[in-house]
Amino acid sequence: MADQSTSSTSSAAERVSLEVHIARLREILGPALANRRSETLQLHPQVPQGAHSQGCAAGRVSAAAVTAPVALPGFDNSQMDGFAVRLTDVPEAARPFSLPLGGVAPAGAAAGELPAGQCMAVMTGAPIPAGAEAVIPVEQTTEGFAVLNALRCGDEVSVHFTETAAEQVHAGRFIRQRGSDVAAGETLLREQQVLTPAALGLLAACGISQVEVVERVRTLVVATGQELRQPGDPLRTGELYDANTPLVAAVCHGFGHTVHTATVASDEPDEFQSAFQDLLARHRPHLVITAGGISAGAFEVVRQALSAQGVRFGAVAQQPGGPQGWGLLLGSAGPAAMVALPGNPVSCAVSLETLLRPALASLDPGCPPQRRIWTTVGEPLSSPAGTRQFRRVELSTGDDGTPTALPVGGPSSHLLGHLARAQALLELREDDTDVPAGTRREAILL
Ligand SMILES: Nc1nc2c(c(=O)[nH]1)N[C@H]1C(S)=C(S)[C@@H](COP(=O)(O)OP(=O)(O)OC[C@H]3O[C@@H](n4cnc5c(N)ncnc54)[C@H](O)[C@@H]3O)O[C@H]1N2
Ligand code: MOO
Repeated sequence: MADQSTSSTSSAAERVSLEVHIARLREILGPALANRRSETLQLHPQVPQGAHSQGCAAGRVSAAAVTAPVALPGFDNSQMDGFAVRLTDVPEAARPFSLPLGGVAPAGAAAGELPAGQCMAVMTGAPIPAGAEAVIPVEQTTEGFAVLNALRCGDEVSVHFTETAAEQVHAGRFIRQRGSDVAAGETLLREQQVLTPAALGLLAACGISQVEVVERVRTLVVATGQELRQPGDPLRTGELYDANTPLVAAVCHGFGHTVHTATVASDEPDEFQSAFQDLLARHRPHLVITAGGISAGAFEVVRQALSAQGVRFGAVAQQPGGPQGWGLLLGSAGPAAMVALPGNPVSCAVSLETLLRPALASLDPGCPPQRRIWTTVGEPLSSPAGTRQFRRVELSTGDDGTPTALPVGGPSSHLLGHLARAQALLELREDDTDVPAGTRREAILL
């Protein structure tokens, strides 16, 4: 058990900036995230209606580069519904002209050769007949595709082109060339690239049905404190329902993680340690997030149990979310990053946004980064010197288009109702002691 008399977290001298703490988190997350395997997923698994697919590749991160097995487009094809022509059959001057209709280039099959001195109807996406050098859109003819009916009746028909057709035609006009999008052998996807909808579409267009992705980060969320109870349990004085487990789990789902949760409602370090080791063995997490039990009280179970395992505890110059713990747990399943968050629910939520998200997003392309906007502070605010304070705010659109940030309640870290109403966290800087209304400051969108 760690010596509690030496473990105060909040003296100004010990407090580090957010940036220093984010760097610490990166140091522990680096080896833990590198400890992930790769897995092969279908781009778009066919699942029975209503069933939830675990295996969808959307949003996942590639584990290996993928090169194009084919060119895109795979053949020269028409960009317009119109008529394929040879340039020698088109007058050089801008004047109307006619060409006998040699046929219709079929979709989904080779078009054959365009006879010299004729034109051939082509639809968008259909292969260009051999010998054709340009496509004239149907709008630049006088009868349009009505001529196709006559052709079907076996009549000999000509297509009458307007003078604009002659004026605008040139080699390659409205022909989408083979390989003009992607050349065969070109890199479609780099390693460590997010599978966006467009990336999935591109792989599918190249005939690829599955992709190798990095395993999701497996995160274990553990709420601590003997006062915690679960919904349905009756509450005795001093007890409360566990808000942190669902809150932290939801944020981690948003990070793209697979999440396991547990509540260890004990302030007895040995009991906590034993339950904690069982959870590690059962879930083999890459990341462990605990909530509570880390500040300066007499019963700080996480601090007491994990200090001996190399987890460090300190304070970040932010509010809420000052006390923080971090370390690398070295188990038989490989290194796991340990992040010990303060127990107050708002402190927990703020720490996830201001510290853990930036650290994760810098290492894992699958983790969405912080979203920041500029706002105008809507009313005068004060904040402690030397501390970066995050205030819960609602946003309304200001006259100049910049959102106005209006505080929802005060800065205290137990005000979860206010956090749930807020749309953003307004960032007050370390030297922002008195902030007049109208000041422009950044806010993190929730
Ligand atoms: N003497 C000092 N006291 C405190 C300091 C300090 O520096 N010196 N820091 C304060 C700050 S800031 C914070 S934040 C908290 C952090 O405390 P802990 O991480 O040890 O968290 P707990 O004491 O376990 O809990 C704090 C608070 O949150 C409630 N809680 C905890 N878990 C949950 C949960 N899962 N769901 C809902 N509510 C939860 C808990 O009941 C407490 O009310 O320490 C300050 N004190
Ligand atoms: O840092 Mo604590 O999170 O202010 O309440």
